[in-house]
Amino acid sequence: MDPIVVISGLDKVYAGGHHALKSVDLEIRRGEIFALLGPNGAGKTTLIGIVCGLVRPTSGRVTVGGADIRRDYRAARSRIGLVPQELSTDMFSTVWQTLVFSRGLFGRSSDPAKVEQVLRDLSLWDKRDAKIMTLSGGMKRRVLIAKALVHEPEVLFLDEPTAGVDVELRRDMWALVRRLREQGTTIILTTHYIEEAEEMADRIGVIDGGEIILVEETAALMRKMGRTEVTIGIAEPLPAVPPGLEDWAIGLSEDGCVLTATLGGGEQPDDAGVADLLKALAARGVDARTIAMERSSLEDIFVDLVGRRP
Ligand SMILES: Nc1ncnc2c1ncn2[C@@H]1O[C@H](COP(=O)(O)OP(=O)(O)OP(=O)(O)O)[C@@H](O)[C@H]1O
Repeated sequence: MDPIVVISGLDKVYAGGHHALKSVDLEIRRGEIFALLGPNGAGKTTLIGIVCGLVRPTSGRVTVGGADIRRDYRAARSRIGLVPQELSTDMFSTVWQTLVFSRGLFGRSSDPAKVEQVLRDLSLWDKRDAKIMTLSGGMKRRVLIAKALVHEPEVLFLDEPTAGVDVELRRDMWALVRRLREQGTTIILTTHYIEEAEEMADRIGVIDGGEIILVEETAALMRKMGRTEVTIGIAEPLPAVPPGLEDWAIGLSEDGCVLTATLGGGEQPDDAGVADLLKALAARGVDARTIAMERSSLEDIFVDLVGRRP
């Protein structure tokens, strides 16, 4: 699939000397949902800021839809919608005025029907004449998203979109993200809620200490790095783990009634591993009564990845 955002050799050293990004190379595919994960201070906001033309890189290059973000800023920026963490809009404007202004800012022709659609999509239609300052926090967040979408960007950046939002807004937001993706919008998000990334993202990138340490399809990442802990309750206590089961690294509880094994870390789905294990036990006359499986989450994988680094 052709990339819509191409980041190459990106470096950022802040005025105080902090090296926030180190030779970052990254391609975002057109139409995907890409989640950028990383611990605090990893460089996520810096990276998004550079791609959106808000932060000047020390060196390297970014193109959006082929347009260079520095040499051809207007063309590149008009393809991007950015939902920042905080609202910096004129508090005295109405919701409607804010959106109309935002659309014009990116050189789009006036289109009241489009503005109405965006407002309706975000359940803001009833609030169109309200001044921003009179809105609740959740409504202000909705305005931020509407503002980012009203010029019909090809790429939408969501920086911590669900931090501190209520359940309803979170649900609406993800429904909207799915709809946008279906319409062909590319979505790049950062989040501290790793389970959301696991559920939503087509691909995951992990950044740590200013370096991209991993980029992988979410499903492949879960398969390759995920583990399944299997706990098997057996009918008759065993004196020891039956021989010939070395491949599974099985543990036996002190009372001989519970076997435990860790599966995964390969290309084979864990379910197949569990079936093979049960067959191997049955062949050795071990009668399994109960089976419990616990899969590692993306969160476990993430903590493991970042924690292993010096
Ligand atoms: N304007 C600035 N001047 C100097 N240093 C900065 C500036 N902005 C960010 N930094 C530093 O650069 C590093 C990366 O910051 P950045 O905000 O990109 O991280 P982040 O991954 O977005 O973190 P968080 O998850 O906490 O938002 C941090 O160590 C931060 O202190």
